[in-house]
Amino acid sequence: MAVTIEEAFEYIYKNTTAKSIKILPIEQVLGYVLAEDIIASHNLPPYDNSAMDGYAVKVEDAGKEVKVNHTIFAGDDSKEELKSGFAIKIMTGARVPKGCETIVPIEDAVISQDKIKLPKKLKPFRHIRLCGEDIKSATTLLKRGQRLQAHHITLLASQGISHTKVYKKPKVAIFASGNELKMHFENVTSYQLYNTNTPTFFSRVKELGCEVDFIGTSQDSLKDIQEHIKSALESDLIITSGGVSVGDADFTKEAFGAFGYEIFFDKIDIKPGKPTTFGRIKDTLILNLPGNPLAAALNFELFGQSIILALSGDKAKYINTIETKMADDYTLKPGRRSLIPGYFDGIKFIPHKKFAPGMISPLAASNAYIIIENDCEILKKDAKVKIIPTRFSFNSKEINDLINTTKE
Ligand SMILES: Nc1nc2c(c(=O)[nH]1)N[C@H]1C(S)=C(S)[C@@H](COP(=O)(O)OP(=O)(O)OC[C@H]3O[C@@H](n4cnc5c(N)ncnc54)[C@H](O)[C@@H]3O)O[C@H]1N2
Ligand code: MOO
Repeated sequence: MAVTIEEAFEYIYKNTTAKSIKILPIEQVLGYVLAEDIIASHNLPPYDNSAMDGYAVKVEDAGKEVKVNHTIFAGDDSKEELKSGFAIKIMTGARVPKGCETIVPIEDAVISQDKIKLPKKLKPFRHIRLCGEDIKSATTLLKRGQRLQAHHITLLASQGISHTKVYKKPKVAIFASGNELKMHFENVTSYQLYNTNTPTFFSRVKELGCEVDFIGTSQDSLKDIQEHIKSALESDLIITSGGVSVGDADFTKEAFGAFGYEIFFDKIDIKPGKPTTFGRIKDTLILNLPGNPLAAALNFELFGQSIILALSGDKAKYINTIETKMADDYTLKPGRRSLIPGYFDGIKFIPHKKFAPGMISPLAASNAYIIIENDCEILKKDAKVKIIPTRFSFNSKEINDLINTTKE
């Protein structure tokens, strides 16, 4: 019995957990998922400082001419104290002197030799960046399960954190099966074609932050598929393509069976991708995708990516959608829930004109896809539609409804 998309996700989330942790220097943590909370130990700014090149003055001196008796630069440990009737020249980022009430930017003061004339109105705390106004010591800066991107590394560096705990990257092994397949570095004859699925998954899995073993191409025989499985079993996840249908040369599931394959589901109510199979052998998860390249790639986006997100320890492990509008009417035959690739131009979603499960060209021309409910016959021009991007991951901490219907 085929499972629904929702049931398939339930099996994935129930059986997939984050891997063990390691400690890395922050120059190497980009793309890893944090395995500890980060608490601020430093205020930022660490001291009250000037936001302008200007003059530190007293508010009561507004409209007066005052004497400039000192200059403070950023990085100075000045002990100077400001008194009324005086101004201290100060540079952006310099610690404000004791007694300073406000800063007057250079361009607002009338300068004459060692004196300046101050504006008629002065407000306290103008152009002063207060200690801790950006980050207060003891606040939680980042939580465990946060995938680290450049601006998170900014936070780590601001606290003088040199090393941090992260989850190990998921280890993913990939191979395809098919007697007709050759690798791109081999010669093909007239009855053969290049294996495009393995390089596709290799690249996509890398983009998703995994370590990948490129195991290659297996012949359609139990023996050869089992050889490939043996080479892949130390991984966290094995992704295969091909050999999952009902043909006389479809041995994939049988080959895995010899290693004690516990199958969670072996069919999904989805088009394309019905034969998609998920299970595990001991601690290694297995995703068998169909051979048809577009079917395999779209099902990888939905299910492969979800397994990888859950394996990686990312708190935002649920695929999320972006709401946009249909560029034109789109009609389809009711039946199974369908995956439709297309292009989101920033304003509208344009379904790819011609695509079929065995094609590859719609993939590179698309940057998103939609899932349409089985009874949906038309999505009208300008109808709201939830797209799932493929060029970047858009995830959330809560599970989302990914399916589009005609009903508003
Ligand atoms: N009688 C039935 N036949 C088929 C059914 C069915 O329900 N009943 N399902 C069809 C569907 S849907 C799919 S999808 C395919 C899945 O079949 P397999 O997973 O066994 O895939 P293969 O037969 O090995 O290959 C299908 C197709 O894709 C090409 N292919 C395979 N691997 C690659 C690769 N790595 N790179 C490029 N192209 C690849 C292969 O040459 C075939 O043309 O079964 C249908 N049949
Ligand atoms: O379901 Mo198949 O996966 O149409 O190509």
